[in-house]
Amino acid sequence: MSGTTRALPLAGAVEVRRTVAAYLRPHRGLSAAMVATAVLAALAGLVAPWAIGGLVDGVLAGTTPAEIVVRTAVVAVAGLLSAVLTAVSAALVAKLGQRVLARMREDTVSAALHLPSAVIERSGRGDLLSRVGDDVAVISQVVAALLAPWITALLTVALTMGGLFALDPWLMVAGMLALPVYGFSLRWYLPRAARRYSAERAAFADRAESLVSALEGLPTLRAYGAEAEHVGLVERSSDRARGLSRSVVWFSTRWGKWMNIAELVGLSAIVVAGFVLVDVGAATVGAVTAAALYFHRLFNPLSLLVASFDQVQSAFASLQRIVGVLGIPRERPAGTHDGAPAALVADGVTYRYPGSAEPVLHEVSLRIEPGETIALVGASGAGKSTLATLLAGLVAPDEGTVTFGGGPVAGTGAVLLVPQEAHVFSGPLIEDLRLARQDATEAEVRHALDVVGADWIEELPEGVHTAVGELGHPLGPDRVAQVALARALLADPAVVLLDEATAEASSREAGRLEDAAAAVLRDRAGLVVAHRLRQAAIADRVLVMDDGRVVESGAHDELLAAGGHYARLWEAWSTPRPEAKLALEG
Ligand SMILES: Nc1ncnc2c1ncn2[C@@H]1O[C@H](COP(=O)(O)OP(=O)(O)OP(=O)(O)O)[C@@H](O)[C@H]1O
Repeated sequence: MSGTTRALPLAGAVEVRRTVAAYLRPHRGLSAAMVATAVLAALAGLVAPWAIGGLVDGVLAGTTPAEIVVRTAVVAVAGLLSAVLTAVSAALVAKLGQRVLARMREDTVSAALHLPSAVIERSGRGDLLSRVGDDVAVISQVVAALLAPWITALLTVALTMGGLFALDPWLMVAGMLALPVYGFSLRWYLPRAARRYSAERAAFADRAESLVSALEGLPTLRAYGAEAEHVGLVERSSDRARGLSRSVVWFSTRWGKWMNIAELVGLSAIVVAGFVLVDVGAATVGAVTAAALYFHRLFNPLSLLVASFDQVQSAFASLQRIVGVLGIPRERPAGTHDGAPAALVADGVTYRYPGSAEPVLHEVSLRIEPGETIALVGASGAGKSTLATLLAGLVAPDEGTVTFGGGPVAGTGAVLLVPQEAHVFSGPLIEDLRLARQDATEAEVRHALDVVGADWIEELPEGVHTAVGELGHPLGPDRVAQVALARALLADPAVVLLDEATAEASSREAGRLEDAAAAVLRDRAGLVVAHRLRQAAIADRVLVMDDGRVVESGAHDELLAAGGHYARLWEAWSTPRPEAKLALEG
């Protein structure tokens, strides 16, 4: 299955920066306070080595005990101040990070829920699940554990280098001898790391995809006795993900070794250069002590930056994947189209289900004009439901086009499919209806239910607020169909496609549901996949499908007179069957 999928887009570094900046913009005050405290904390951290250097010089020059006490007090106060400011800045970073992350997480889930179905169809659900699940988790962990230490570490490194330069440029130059070692290790690491981390992420996505498809396709796998084969597939993708994770850990361990070497080189260079400078009288022992302490101060932040570089890079890769999802244009909810009357046109549409040998639709062309109602009829398996799915833009054709007003259907919100098997979600009935339009008032929801004849809501213990679905008040198939039709009314699309919305109905309820369908079709274009040919008789036009092709098209009377496929279907349908007779007599 993953062989036919195409990954969702990845955002570039510039797009990621722009998106993060946009998320930070509403928190300008908090961001400024966080940067100010972090800078002050790093500056306070510079005081202690400088004071200790002064102390060394003082002791060598035979200073007074009082001065030693004062300098020691300065070291203690600066240390305390630095600790307090670091804690405050970490708290501010955590607050800012969590706020931004919470917003981003909400937006990612919302973007995922509004992705055009054709995009999900192409990419497979595993990629999307891994982005809203794994990637958001990776970023949350990094924000919680590393964002504050990283900001402190970056500022500490920058300001300490400044302090080192102020003390003695030559000592800074000596310390910088460590840079080629850092540079070498980064040059070795970076190109390899990016590849490894993205391979690891992709393996996670693949594992999620194989697992989800195995669970979703369980009935099919059981039917064909192919469980073991699919378990093998899941095992192979898990093995690949595990193997890649292990090699990533081994790889970052090898890199860690170079950090210790770089520290050794830098500190040794400062000590040797300091010795020479003191010897020629160009520096004091105190200045060299302070420089060595400054350089030593870099160890922790540098090793933190290095040790967690992989996690931050991995979080950046996740951020690229999430911003990639945020950047996909959303599918506009049905009913939010611009409202200009336009035709829904299928032109030469051919479609084959993934893995099927033969197409189920062959060069189907049709046109639904504004306000026109078309009935689509044909034997079971003729391709009616498949055609409806393509007309709704939920699946892209292999050949040919489906357009609304000359443009693509997916993402316009102009065409709504009421599927054969409507679903009622667990929760208050009113919330289920508001899936169609979030801002629908209770009066509008009640009106929509009233129009589709759902008078049974009055019997529910809490009316439209009653919890329905699997965990609440159960609704039979006829009622579920009414809810689906009421949702369509609320969504108010330009074109509604009703896929046998009345097929579930018991005969007693059939008339009522047909009236409900007629109410949904009023004042808009529509296509009804009609099992009950009574609906075909009142449609403006009837299209007859046979074996994936449209074989007849015309008004009910014309097609009856023509004596072809439709006439035969009508004959079969309108001849009362024994069981229908019994039901009528009963
Ligand atoms: N997900 C799928 N994967 C593979 N083949 C499918 C899938 N769904 C439907 N088909 C096949 O495509 C063909 C057309 O099916 P479709 O459901 O579109 O027909 P239909 O005319 O709507 O039938 P019915 O009136 O029984 O609902 C059938 O042969 C069916 O077996």
